[in-house]
Amino acid sequence: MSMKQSAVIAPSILSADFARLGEDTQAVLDAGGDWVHFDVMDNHYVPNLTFGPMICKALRNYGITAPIDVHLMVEPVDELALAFAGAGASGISFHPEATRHVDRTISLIKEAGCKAGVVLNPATPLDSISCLLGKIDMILLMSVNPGFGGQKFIPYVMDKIRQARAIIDDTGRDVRLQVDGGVDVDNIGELWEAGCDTFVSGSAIFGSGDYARTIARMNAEIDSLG
Ligand SMILES: O=C(CO)[C@H](O)[C@H](O)COP(=O)(O)O
Ligand SMILES: [Fe+2]
Repeated sequence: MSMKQSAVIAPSILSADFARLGEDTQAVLDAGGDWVHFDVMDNHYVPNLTFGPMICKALRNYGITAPIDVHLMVEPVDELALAFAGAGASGISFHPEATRHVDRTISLIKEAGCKAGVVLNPATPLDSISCLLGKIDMILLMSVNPGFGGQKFIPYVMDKIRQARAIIDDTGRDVRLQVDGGVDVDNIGELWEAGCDTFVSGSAIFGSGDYARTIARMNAEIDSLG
């Protein structure tokens, strides 16, 4: 039986207006976004630089109460993961190759009170995380190479999503399956059918001009498939 959970739309604030970050984050949540996807880039693990725990804390102080799901594209991981747990993160996902002891990193995140996820780049095989399926809360499959918003969805990831869904269902556990990169109104239905339940989308929402209409269209695509 499929363990797929209810659909979550997680707007990536990588594409928000950084000069008005609190206001723009609240706007996308008011427009129907479920979680805040918070892309942390360190100009080391990926060739780009974004924001750190202080900005996460600032969003909490501003009054953002929705789950903040932190996508760490940093190396090493542990110290920053703990800093984000202290800064109000709800979930923390990291790239396993960026930490020396993956199991320990997951334990640290969970002991700090956050959901823990692992992120696989497009070409990283699923069997690299087979030992972790009993322990993690989320698998995030990258459908672009990490580092930048606004890239095109890499088509071969669709098959990997189907395989990940089958593997998750075999465990009988509630493990969220997230997809990140190039998600838009036109492909979200196919992604839902392939087995994703959590949809990160940055440029398609923030670049659309009408956040509420775009998120409503995404949800309508999913609802039409049941
Ligand atoms: O992790 C990311 C990039 O590394 C972003 O979350 C992702 O690219 C979302 O942006 P878009 O929807 O514009 O592709
Ligand atoms: Fe991301």
